[in-house]
Amino acid sequence: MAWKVVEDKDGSSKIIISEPGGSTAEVLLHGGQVVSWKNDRHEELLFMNTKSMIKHPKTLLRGGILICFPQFGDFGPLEFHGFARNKLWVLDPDPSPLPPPRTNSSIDILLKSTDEDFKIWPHSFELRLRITLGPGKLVLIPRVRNVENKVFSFTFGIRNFLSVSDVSEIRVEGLETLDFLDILKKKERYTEQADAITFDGEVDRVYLSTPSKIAIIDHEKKRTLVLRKEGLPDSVVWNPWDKKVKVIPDLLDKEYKSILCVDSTAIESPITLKPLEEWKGHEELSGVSSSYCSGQLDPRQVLYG
Ligand SMILES: O=P(O)(O)OC[C@H]1O[C@@H](O)[C@H](O)[C@@H](O)[C@@H]1O
Repeated sequence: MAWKVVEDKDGSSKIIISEPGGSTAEVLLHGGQVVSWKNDRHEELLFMNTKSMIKHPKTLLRGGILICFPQFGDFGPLEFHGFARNKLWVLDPDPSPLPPPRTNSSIDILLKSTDEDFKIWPHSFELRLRITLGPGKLVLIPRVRNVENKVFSFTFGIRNFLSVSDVSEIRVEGLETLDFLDILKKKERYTEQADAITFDGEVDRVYLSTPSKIAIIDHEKKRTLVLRKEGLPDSVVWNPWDKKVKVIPDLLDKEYKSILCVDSTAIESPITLKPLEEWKGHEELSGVSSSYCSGQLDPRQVLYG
């Protein structure tokens, strides 16, 4: 198997996944959080805050990939982004069959509701996450099963902290002409007018009914990240910029430049599950090394080709 469990000095468990092409990923059972994804050239593709690594090894790792369940953001009465990101997950001893088949570089992790969770959100669930590392790509398949005898609904998000050279140089393509809720303006609804999303200030938006493919083009890194998704119709785009970053604990003032969150979410229409029903989402991130600067890569080819 191309993964191993490593015990950190503080007692937390980390799973290191590798694949024959040379890329690696690291997953913490605390929070079910992907904390690193490196390509075959050992370049980190996810942002992770340096402060938490150096100063407070046990506190919030702001970065990587987070699972927001049973609520995304403040779209509901629960704690911000839900409680799953603060819970201890386990390796799933008996993952139910799921196409595509597991590879040697797949892990399945599981979070089951506890009595403590029940006091906060009175529903019984099983939240599964398959993480598969492939050559140049990382695939996440979340599943939620209703294991009680009444219907429940939830919102969901895969928050991707992407590592970018400088957010003000990034173009996000695939969201143009779509409607979005602007979190910074009391969630008012607007229509995107720009032909690509670029950044010159704080952005916090929920783009609605987005396409299955979004490209994040980083000229300086000569890299395009392509996000493909299914079952997660909305896309959140977030960057705190220079003022908001100052009030976020664990982030250095300058770190906002290296962060771009483009998340796969289900927010506008919550997911509803009948007893014993299961919902499944799918996200694939792939890094395309590009010579876009010299015009050899047409971003439209990445998106539509
Ligand atoms: O700091 P957190 O809880 O990880 O969230 C980060 C940000 O996530 C965004 O989605 C929110 O709209 C912001 O308000 C928030 O600051």
